[in-house]
Amino acid sequence: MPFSAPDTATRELILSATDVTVAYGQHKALDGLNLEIREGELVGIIGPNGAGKTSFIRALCGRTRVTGDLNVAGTDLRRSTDRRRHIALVPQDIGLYPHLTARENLTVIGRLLGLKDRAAINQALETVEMSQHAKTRVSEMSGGMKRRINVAAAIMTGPKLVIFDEPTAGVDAPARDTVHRLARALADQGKAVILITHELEQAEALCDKILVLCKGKRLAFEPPARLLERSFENQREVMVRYATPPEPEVLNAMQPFAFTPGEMPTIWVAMTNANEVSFVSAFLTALKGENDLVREISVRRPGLTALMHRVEKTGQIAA
Ligand SMILES: Nc1ncnc2c1ncn2[C@@H]1O[C@H](COP(=O)(O)OP(=O)(O)OP(=O)(O)O)[C@@H](O)[C@H]1O
Repeated sequence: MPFSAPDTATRELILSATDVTVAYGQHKALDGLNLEIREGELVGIIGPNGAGKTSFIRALCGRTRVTGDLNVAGTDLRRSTDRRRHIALVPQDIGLYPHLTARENLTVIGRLLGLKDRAAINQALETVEMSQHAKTRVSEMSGGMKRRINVAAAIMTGPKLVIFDEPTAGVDAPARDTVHRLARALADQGKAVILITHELEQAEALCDKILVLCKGKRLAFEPPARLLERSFENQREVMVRYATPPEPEVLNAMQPFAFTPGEMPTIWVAMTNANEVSFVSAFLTALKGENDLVREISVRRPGLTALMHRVEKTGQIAA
């Protein structure tokens, strides 16, 4: 049944984190995090390596010592003996028995979790749209189907908060899209959902809010459009692709335009506040006879990928 709450303020508060700190010795992996997530919200957590993303998930799952307050649906997580009722973690890897069917897998996992109710299995299969494949062996399933059953196994206890921990690492594109669609669908059904991902373009399109972490600190927590507006205002990203990596004289000509290396040696990226047409025209003029080397120039509004580069370089979201 689709979830429909009239506005954000009336939605139930699911996760409340107040001054949450995770320390390994003297080193604070997570440093005084404050956060609220409500039912129906899909929150993407992004940040450079070592930002504290995993430490936060470990804190939520009770796998590390934590100071501060962590509440899920009004339950103090530090005192709860039954986190699984409140929180589901969808792991990176498939944790299923390949020779068993979908239903057999969920039955075994349900028993391990102390679930006696078959209805929970049916409900989970229905939620991930796999009811018609209940009798299919996992070994005969596509990557996307296995991911769906993996999610079903995680949500059988009926948690209010579902965490996807980098579920798309090393996964092919269709399976990745399946996982992302499921994360969105669970939020649309009223769950609070956390997605830790390096798929920044997808996070931008899917998530209601983005939490940006860097060196254990919260840099931002807001809807992606607002975050990008605040970070880049009217800036544009200019991407140039050359036929071959630029020679020193081309690099010299590029210098006044502050290009930085892109994801391949042939790709270079610059940010500009100027009118983009003037920028591109001035750049091509500066290249003079080397113009022929340019295969492509594109101009776009900076997205979360550009934001992540900035955070990696400067530790900040605004220039
Ligand atoms: N068990 C540990 N003992 C000591 N330091 C740790 C431990 N686990 C993590 N750290 C440190 O805490 C910081 C945060 O690490 P964490 O794994 O939470 O970051 P992350 O954002 O998940 O990074 P990544 O994207 O690389 O997985 C890093 O500086 C890391 O080196």
